[in-house]
Amino acid sequence: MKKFILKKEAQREPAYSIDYAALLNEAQLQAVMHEGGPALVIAGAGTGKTRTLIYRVARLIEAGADPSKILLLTFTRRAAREMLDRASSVLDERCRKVRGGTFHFYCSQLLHQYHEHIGFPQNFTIIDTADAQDILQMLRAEFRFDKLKTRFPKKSTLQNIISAAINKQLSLYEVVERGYDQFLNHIERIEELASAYRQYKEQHRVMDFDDLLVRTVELLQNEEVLQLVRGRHQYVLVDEYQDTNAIQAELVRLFTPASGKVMVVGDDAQSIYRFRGADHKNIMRFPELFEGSTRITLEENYRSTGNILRVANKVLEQARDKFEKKLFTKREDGELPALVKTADTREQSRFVVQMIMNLREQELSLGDMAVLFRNGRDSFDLEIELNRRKIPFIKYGGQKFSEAAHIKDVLAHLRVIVNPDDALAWNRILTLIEGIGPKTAADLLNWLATAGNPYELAASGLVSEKFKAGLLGLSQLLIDLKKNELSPAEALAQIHAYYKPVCEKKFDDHPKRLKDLEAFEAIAVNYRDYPQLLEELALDPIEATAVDTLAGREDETPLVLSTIHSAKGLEWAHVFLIQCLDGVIPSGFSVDEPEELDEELRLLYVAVTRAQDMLYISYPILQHSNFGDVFTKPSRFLAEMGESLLEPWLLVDESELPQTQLPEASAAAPDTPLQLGDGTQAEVTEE
Ligand SMILES: Nc1ncnc2c1ncn2[C@@H]1O[C@H](COP(=O)(O)OP(=O)(O)OP(=O)(O)O)[C@@H](O)[C@H]1O
Repeated sequence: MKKFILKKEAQREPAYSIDYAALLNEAQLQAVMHEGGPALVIAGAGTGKTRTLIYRVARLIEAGADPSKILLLTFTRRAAREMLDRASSVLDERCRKVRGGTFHFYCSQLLHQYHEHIGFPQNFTIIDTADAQDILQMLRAEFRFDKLKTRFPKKSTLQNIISAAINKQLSLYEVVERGYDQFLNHIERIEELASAYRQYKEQHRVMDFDDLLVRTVELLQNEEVLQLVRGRHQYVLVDEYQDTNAIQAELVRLFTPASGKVMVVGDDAQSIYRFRGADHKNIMRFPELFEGSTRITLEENYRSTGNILRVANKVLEQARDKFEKKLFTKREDGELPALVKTADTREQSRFVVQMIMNLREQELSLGDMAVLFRNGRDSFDLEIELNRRKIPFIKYGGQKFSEAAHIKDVLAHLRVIVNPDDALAWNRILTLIEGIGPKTAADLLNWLATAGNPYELAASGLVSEKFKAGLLGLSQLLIDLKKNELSPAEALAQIHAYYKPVCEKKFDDHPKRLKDLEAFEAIAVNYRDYPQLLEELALDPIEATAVDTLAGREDETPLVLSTIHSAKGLEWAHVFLIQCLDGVIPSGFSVDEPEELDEELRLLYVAVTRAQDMLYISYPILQHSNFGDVFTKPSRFLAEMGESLLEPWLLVDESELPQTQLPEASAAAPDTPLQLGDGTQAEVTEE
């Protein structure tokens, strides 16, 4: 046999259509062009982390990478979608073929695909935190732990303990000892319950969020599957690496191809998910996990004015445990961020609303502004004021749409179609029927476990006159849903019609809830089939107040109200940070623990660094509560910020001013005092 030696082809420099060097700074360019093995990009806030990832995706594709072999892991699916949209607009449609999503989403896809290796059926369903708590509650009662003489942890505590053990890779004993030592006497019972919970999930073919990660690590212990999975990745990119935990770090290691082409990007100072088991030191352990990794640091901030950055740096300076970064900007100093002391929460809301209206008068759109706060409840008063003024807003971080009882009721009907073993969903829909209580539901569940066709409920022989019509109605609905090849939107319309009378009986505010269901049908048009709808809603829940917007009802881009956690990665020209109080940020629970205090500082840092042009920090000095009025204290983190960093604003009520001092027109000059008028327009005047 003759041998013919094929010569190695000379490596040609790809001809790029994008002028990367002109669009990126030196460090960003280094990251985008990086060709070698593992790379860690440490990025400060607003230094173009997202931009770097977008251009890296485009650059890899331009250089010939197969887009479907690029894995982009992000913190939310929205983030992945937005990045790939932007990559497509700077390059072309090929960028949409990139595999993008969260760890949970990607793991779920792998588990469905390779389900037989972990002993689950392909159609397993995902349960959310509330479902997990319900199962624990049920088991707690089954074991009669609710009847003990000494207090046993509640369902939410049990769920927290079990989840913390998994995410922090500790034993249940260690978690209880460190955070819940009042329950140490019950440790054996807690262990028993955790094990029953595991069995329950296997038996009923459901997985909780933690299972998705843990089971994938387990799955990838199979060498054959590991090679197949690695083989589908030419490049692995991970955003927000500071919010990963040890299991996710292990997943990144398992996903990385033999070439070692993995790049993780993150900012240790923006690590704000400790309560979920994220470990901000994970990012610093990257070089240990990936030998010979390159480190690139992004320090030039493009987002904020010099004065905003100064406040951000002052916040970070106070953190005990941090990695040094020198953030700088070439932007001008801009105005000094405002420190606005208000008489009470009411006045704070009036200030924010009037200032927003004032800015809008100056041609700024509502979409350029955001109001941020520590907890979802901190904005309730403001929401009332915004509604009163008919200012459209969208709120991130409140209750999720798919977590509301009526939406869960509706979805449970689809869950039993996708996974007939999902006992929790069965229990939910059965007990919606008048006349069926827990006892009958339990009997029906027993029958269901061995039923030939679980949707033929009449065959159970458990049909009493009391609920016969209801049960047969449900049976007919399920048979129709199963038989007809309906789209998710059509299926929801059918369930809606069936559920309407139930909803009217069950909830006083049924008109609002039924409207939600209509909006839900409009959103469901975007989903392919039932499993996809259920999976995506579980993994990427829609924000409750986003529903109207998603259903296409708003004309103007709404104002964003957001918890700081949900504002991660976003930016606005003007940012209001309200309720900046001690006990709120830092939260009252964290003041005794230095590690927790650091986390609160990082949270404040995230809030401050969302602002591009102007930041307003406000706090009420008086708070009304059920127990009477209480004097408050501003956040301790503000104590070190003098007037050279934050400019105090004085609010003066228009009604208290003599007529002669009323300004003729509103002035844009931001100076003291700000007058609160009747709300039609705020007026900022110079002294
Ligand atoms: N090289 C650059 N030239 C001009 N503008 C840039 C450059 N890099 C980033 N920017 C701009 O700076 C802003 C912040 O960038 P980006 O959102 O990518 O930062 P980030 O690091 O992801 O921020 P954070 O982590 O704080 O959310 C954006 O408006 C972006 O367009």
